[in-house]
Amino acid sequence: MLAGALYTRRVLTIDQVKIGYGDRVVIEELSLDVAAGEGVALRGPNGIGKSTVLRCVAGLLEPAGGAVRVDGEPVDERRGSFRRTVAALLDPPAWYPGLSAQEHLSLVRLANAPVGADWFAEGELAERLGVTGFADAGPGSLSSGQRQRLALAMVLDRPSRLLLLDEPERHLDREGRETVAMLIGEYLGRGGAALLASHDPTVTAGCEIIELSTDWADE
Ligand SMILES: Nc1ncnc2c1ncn2[C@@H]1O[C@H](COP(=O)(O)OP(=O)(O)OP(=O)(O)O)[C@@H](O)[C@H]1O
Repeated sequence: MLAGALYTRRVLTIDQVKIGYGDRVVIEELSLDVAAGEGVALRGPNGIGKSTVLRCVAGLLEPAGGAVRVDGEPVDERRGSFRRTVAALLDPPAWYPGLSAQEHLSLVRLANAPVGADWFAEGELAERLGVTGFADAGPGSLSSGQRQRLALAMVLDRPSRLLLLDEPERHLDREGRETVAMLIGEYLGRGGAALLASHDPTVTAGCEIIELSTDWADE
């Protein structure tokens, strides 16, 4: 069955990856796979390297060893197919001065047109994440939680198959975290794969948890 085949396909492979900054090694050796329909959450103490792994998968940081592959191809931000596959919310996005929250969302929609009928409908994410309540305001005049809601709506509005989220629960209230968990579940239900760094049990409820610790490299 097509759906069955879809759900067993590996989207992300991290193979014995070593990552660091200059001479300082942060991740000694990490291997994991994320299949279509699967969510994986990295957990571990502050500074252990969760964001570092996400940056490497997003192509923002070159591994010092091992390999990261998306759809079997090495990570390469310059490749159009890679950019169309991966949607990442790692650091706060760069906001366009003078554009409202709604205009940010419209830009994302426009840049990815035509968006297929199998994706979130236009305006759906704004509604569900509560962006409609501050649609006409510029990001500069929003609260941290409102900005996070807008950033999440923007990253999910872009059709993709690998979602990278660094602490998506940041600044969100309980209802916001529950909405994010539901949206991630729907993303996975559409055959997407997700890699998260998160400490929040609500957000990671549907994910396999991988605990990073200082002694994992010795296992
Ligand atoms: N740009 C950088 N240059 C040098 N070292 C860095 C840089 N970014 C992070 N580090 C170091 O790499 C290590 C891992 O950082 P990282 O941000 O990946 O941790 P984390 O697990 O995501 O932490 P947190 O839970 O606090 O977000 C830390 O010791 C940090 O000091």
